[in-house]
Amino acid sequence: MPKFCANLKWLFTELPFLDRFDAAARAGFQAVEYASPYEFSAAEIRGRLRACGLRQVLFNTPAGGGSGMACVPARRDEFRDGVRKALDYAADLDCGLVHLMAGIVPSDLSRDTAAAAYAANVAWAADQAEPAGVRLVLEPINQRDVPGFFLRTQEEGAAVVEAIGRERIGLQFDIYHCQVAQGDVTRRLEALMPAIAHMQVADVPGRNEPGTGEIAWDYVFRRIDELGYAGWVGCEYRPATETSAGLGWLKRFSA
Ligand SMILES: O=C(O)C(=O)[C@H](O)CO
Ligand SMILES: [Mg+2]
Repeated sequence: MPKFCANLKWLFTELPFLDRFDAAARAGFQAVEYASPYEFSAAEIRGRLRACGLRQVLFNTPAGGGSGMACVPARRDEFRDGVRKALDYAADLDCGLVHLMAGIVPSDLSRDTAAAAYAANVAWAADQAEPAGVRLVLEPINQRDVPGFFLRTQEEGAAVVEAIGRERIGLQFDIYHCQVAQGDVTRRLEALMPAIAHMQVADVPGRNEPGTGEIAWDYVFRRIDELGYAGWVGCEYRPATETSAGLGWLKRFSA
């Protein structure tokens, strides 16, 4: 079964952020991910990781007050500063994956212009990340949750990965977003597996624990194993009640 890591933006929110590390370790997780470390110093977070014996798997580039800005030409300098900041944190936290957030296409910008800015920004960021030993990941997000988000489908994300090179950049395949936006999850996993560097899960439609909605997780997790996926799967869901009370599914599916 896949290796699951706790997303501390979504799980253990009953506690202040820094206390969620200990809660995750106590619940049996060996690794964590979350969107933003930037409200705390890297040293503070590193201390929590070490004290709890946890590994940092992934975090995002600064969201810039929204969902990122990689597709927005007017925010190029801010984007670049954000990438530099993220790479500094990644070095301090010994984190090998950073999610480069694409952003929302401004209403007065054509999609072609946004696409050109995105391609240039991702290529620049990959050049920065490579010597730092960090692999960037790109995540398509469904339009119902984030209307106007630039990267809409798994195939759009995979095409950028192939253009830049799989060794430098990978696809962040969030099964929740795939099911909402496109469906046909396992066929897409089969087709895109070589490009996938990270996965995330939540059930549909409620974005709660696996097993609370329409996805057949026994089948999906079995196929992920059969396809030889060796990366982490982030638990990026909203607990239906309280985090610990909802972790039963994990015992069923964990290696
Ligand atoms: O929205 C999502 O699914 C994500 O994974 C983004 O990175 C937000 O944290
Ligand atoms: Mg996600």
